[in-house]
Amino acid sequence: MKVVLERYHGLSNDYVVFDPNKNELELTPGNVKMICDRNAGLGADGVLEGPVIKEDGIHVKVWNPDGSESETSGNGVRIFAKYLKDAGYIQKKNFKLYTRYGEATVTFLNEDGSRLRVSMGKISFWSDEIPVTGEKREVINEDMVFGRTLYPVTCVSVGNPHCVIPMREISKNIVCKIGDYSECAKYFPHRINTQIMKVIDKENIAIEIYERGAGYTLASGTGACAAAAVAHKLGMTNNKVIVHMPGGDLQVEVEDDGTVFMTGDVFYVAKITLSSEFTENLRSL
Ligand SMILES: N[C@H](CCC[C@H](N)C(=O)O)C(=O)O
Repeated sequence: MKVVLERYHGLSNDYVVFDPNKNELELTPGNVKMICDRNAGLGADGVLEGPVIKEDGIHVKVWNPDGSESETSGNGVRIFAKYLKDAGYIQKKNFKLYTRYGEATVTFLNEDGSRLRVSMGKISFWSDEIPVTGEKREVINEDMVFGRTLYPVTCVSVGNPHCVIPMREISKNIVCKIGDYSECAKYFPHRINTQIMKVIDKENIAIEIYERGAGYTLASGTGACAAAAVAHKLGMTNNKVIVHMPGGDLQVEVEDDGTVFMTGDVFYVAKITLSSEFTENLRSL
């Protein structure tokens, strides 16, 4: 059994594309973890499984490296859209792509599809839609304890759940220390993606990211959308900002109705054929 994967990254948030139309292997949480393992496998921040063509259109499944499934992924949607173009599934400039959360609208901004603008749908601050425990409310600037420290936390759904903590100074160490506690904290029935955010000015923010099911990553599309939405909601920025991340920048716009758009690049790295030994290993997981 031959397994071929396509490696891409979006601002160094790296994914492998598994096309079930070209591979017999059945993906499971166990073999996704092995594929994403940075020592014993290929290493990746996730696996994008698709295209699955349904009546309503093209679907993609987003796997985290811990074997869990995410409702959506911002860098993942941009990467997968470029794969669809590279593999000849899509020729149009605009099209809709479906994740478990719902519909993302994609527009290619250049010939090779490496620069894209994507509508990720509508964000929500409502606790029952994120979800966050407690009575139904918008989760804005609430005191939450992660570890033994109290933080002012705003939570938002971008289809997947996020918490955002504004800070004067941000770093990898700080977000990993918080993320170790916040990811599985009692407030979050579906766990949570964590972003700490420094507001630079009305049009620029910087974030550090600790992803649900992945840990520290160099960029996150939905994380950037979440942070931009929170900064605007708290009156700290305009509705259109550049989100600066260690892996690169995304432009994010939050419309009045809550629809969020992100614009940024993706990069095709390699086609990878797995060895027969590694493939046999995967089949048993
Ligand atoms: N780990 C995330 C999904 C990927 C998010 C990030 N890579 C992005 O680009 O949006 C979650 O479980 O919600």
